[in-house]
Amino acid sequence: MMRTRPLKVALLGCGVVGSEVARIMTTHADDLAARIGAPVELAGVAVRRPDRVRAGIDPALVTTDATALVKRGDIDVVIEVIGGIEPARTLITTAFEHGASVVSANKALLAQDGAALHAAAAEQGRDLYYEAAVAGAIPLIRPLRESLAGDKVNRVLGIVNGTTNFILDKMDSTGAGYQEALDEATALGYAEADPTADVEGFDAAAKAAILAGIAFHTRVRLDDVHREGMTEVTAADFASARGMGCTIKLLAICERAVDGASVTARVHPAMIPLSHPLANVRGAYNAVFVESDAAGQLMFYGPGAGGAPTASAVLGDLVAVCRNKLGGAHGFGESAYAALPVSSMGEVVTRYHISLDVADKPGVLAQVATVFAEHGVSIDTVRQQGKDGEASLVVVTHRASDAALQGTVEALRTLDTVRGVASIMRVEGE
Ligand SMILES: NC(=O)c1ccc[n+]([C@@H]2O[C@H](COP(=O)([O-])OP(=O)(O)OC[C@H]3O[C@@H](n4cnc5c(N)ncnc54)[C@H](O)[C@@H]3O)[C@@H](O)[C@H]2O)c1
Ligand SMILES: N[C@@H](CCO)C(=O)O
Ligand code: NA
Repeated sequence: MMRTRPLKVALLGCGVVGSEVARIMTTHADDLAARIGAPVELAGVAVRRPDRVRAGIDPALVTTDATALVKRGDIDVVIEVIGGIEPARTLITTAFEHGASVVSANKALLAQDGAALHAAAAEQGRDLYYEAAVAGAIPLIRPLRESLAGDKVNRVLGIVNGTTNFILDKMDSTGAGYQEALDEATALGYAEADPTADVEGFDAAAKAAILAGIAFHTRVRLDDVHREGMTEVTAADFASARGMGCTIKLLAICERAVDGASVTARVHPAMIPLSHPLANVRGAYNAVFVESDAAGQLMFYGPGAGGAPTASAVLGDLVAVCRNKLGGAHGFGESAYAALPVSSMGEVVTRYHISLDVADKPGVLAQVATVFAEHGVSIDTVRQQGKDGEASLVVVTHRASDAALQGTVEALRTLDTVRGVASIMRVEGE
């Protein structure tokens, strides 16, 4: 039976995501009420610029005082779509203290302070949901936390940043320049307020920390995630990748060690074969593979950024939190019982594509091969192209540890015949 007294929702932030949340709450009001069992009412909207006209939002609801809004005491659910660490963190904990559960899309905050926020929610008996924080519209947090709760996840690998996938896709498919593609991604509402978070891999690293924590039931901090952005990927790298039947994607990879005793989490650009499903993930779409003991391989695919897709995930959480509230239930909190150590990047094992500028004279190839052998890195293929006494040497290795590869590259740099290391790129998905 439908409860007539509405559940009250406070919206913090009315930008790309917040404005879409408000729109869908209005246009889908009847369906939301039927699915929840009570109407949901937008009771206040905290903004920074109150003079801006916001279609569909009653100006009487708009306030610049987010703190007063979350302290009102009659708010059932706070939706935080401001972003950043402060004031978002304090607003969320204040909301818990004043009776509200929270839905957030804020991966930066959850990766940094997720444990403390979960503890604050548990202490006050509130819910903290954040499906929108990872891979936009794609249901990923809930499948990991709930659907796969009976299985053992060993690996999570995928594209979790829409902006960088959009840029890399444009660079590869149209030859667009980096800046031009970034400007377009920003205009489309995909990029973070400071797009450095996207292109330098911070956003994907935050998502990797969240995913690894949930997948492996262990606490993974942002600092535990090895991070390399995509700003140094060049047209020449794409040409090399094409030569190998590959393309380049910014990947997030979270893995349980073979002995199960530790985990790793990393974000970096990587070559993947064109035949791999991730190679065909275009624009701001995301795709994530989850590998587990019993289920095997699962693939989650869909829009990873943008106002409406992200709002879809926020609204799903809103319905879940409201249902919990009406049913007197609570969602799951943090699950970190496994307490596995997070190993450093040096222990990660993968393949590498290394491009060297070398002198084109007898014995160079043998010299280079010896350095690889001395570091225990086995070579799969070598391709040499010479011009005017100089040559470019492309070496693809078999699987080796990152520590061994870094040692190899350091030693190569000391050779007189090696003029420079043009690029090092990991090769994944084979
Ligand atoms: N845009 C996306 O595709 C996307 C996808 C997933 C998650 N997210 C996350 O959602 C959140 C919001 O992203 P967005 O793209 O909507 O950003 P945005 O910059 O478009 O919107 C944020 C809004 O919050 C307002 N704001 C800032 N401080 C405020 C304060 N103290 N009180 C009230 N309002 C304040 C800003 O004026 C702005 O309008 C971020 O955490 C982001 O990481 C965004
Ligand atoms: N800036 C983020 C938004 C979605 O989390 C991205 O491009 O993926
Ligand atoms: Na999601």
